[in-house]
Amino acid sequence: MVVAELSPSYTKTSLHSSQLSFFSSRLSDHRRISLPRPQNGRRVVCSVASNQVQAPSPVQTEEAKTKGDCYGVFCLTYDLEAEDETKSWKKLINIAVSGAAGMISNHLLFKLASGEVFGPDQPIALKLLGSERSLQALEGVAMELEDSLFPLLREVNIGIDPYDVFQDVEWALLIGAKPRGPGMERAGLLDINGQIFAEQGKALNAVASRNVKVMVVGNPCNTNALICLKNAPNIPAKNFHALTRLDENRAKCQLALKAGVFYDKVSNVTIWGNHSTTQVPDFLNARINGIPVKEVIKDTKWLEEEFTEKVQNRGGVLIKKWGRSSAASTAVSIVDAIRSLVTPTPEGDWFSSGVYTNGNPYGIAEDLVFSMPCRSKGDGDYELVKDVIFDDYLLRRVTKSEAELLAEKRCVAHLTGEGIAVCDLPEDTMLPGEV
Ligand SMILES: NC(=O)C1=CN([C@@H]2O[C@H](COP(=O)(O)OP(=O)(O)OC[C@H]3O[C@@H](n4cnc5c(N)ncnc54)[C@H](OP(=O)(O)O)[C@@H]3O)[C@@H](O)[C@H]2O)C=CC1
Ligand SMILES: O=C([O-])CC(=O)C(=O)O
Repeated sequence: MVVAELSPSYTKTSLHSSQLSFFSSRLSDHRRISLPRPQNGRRVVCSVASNQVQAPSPVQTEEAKTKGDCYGVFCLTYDLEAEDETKSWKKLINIAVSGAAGMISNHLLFKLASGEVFGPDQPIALKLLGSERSLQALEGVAMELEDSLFPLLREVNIGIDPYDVFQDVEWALLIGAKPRGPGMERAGLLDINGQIFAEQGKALNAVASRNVKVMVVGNPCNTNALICLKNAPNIPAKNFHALTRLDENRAKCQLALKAGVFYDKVSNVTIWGNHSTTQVPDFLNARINGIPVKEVIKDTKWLEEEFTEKVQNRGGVLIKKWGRSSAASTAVSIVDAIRSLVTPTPEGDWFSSGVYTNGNPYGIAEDLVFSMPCRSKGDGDYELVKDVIFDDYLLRRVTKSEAELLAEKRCVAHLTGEGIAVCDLPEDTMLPGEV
């Protein structure tokens, strides 16, 4: 792993008592803060009594000074007295984020570190994957993470080799991908990005936790996720997701607007298929205040045309306004997608995720990454929802997205180990941001 060269002020950075008071004010419901043992066998502990903090002396050991894979303040370790042990903190989890210097990550990383994703008792280590071109920017990201004083953020590592960065990770959030440039064929984009995800799949297979959960965001995310999982045969294919939660959130917002209700009243929204303009926002099974959408919004023409196209093209319209693609709302939807896997799905509801079709109950072609309705017990795993209905309209639309994904799959056969690629992509194949 490439280690950032730190200025003396970084290597000397220590946690001062004022910072520890800040920790205590952010964690006022914890009288005792004890952070679990990082991999090097040492840990940080701060004792908190009646809002007063007795800071243990920071110990910058030889081991810490030479730790090759940590950043700045995160290289510091503290000696822990045996009696300081507490069971109030969960075991540290390792989270890798690729494209970590990009726009989406710039929102996401701070949400992860704040505790809003994995919970206020879950310390995390962030492993940031970049490239030669982004190494300086990655240092900037790490500096901002340092300056944010997040009590739950125990380690930050930056690197450009996925075989280093993905070591033992329990979550891999794969965001980095080349954006489609002017004049670039979609087949070219599939190939360039597919190679990134093939390499990252191999690296996950070699060094990640055997039960790592992988969330692919970089586009074209469904086919990138398929490539990734095909290159990681020792990791369950079920653990791979392509992000379609942003599309679900967009659909909920449009239905709420039309029905004149706040969006918390909209549930059971499925996005079927590809994260592209063929995606199908399902209004047949969706509900508003628990009532089928079609009984609340009686304008079927609006649902089939305006609503569907609005959701399919939302990313592109936003790019025209902003001059860049959705970053903040994508980060929010990544948080939603992870939380849906680590917290139990509310009774009767479900969420959308692009997952591997292996024995799916809907008759969708097997061996694709296809967005479908899922439920979770909150253990990181999911089950597909069986009680959904199809009508001719929904079936036709789902079949179109399935055809597009089958064509994308043929186009990347050289990257999935399935022979020679044949690219016969449908002409209207587009990412949401390409309208
Ligand atoms: N699924 C979804 O719902 C959504 C997906 N997206 C997709 O997410 C991805 C990231 O978006 P965003 O963070 O806004 O993008 P940015 O352009 O801000 O960052 C993307 C990062 O990708 C990395 N990258 C990897 N390979 C290449 C390459 N060959 N050329 C250029 N950059 C590369 C770069 O980092 P480095 O140099 O460190 O590798 C860069 O920082 C895009 O693919 C986008 O289309 C966006 C919105 C929604
Ligand atoms: O095409 C893009 O990069 C943006 C995108 O996926 C979206 O906004 O849904």
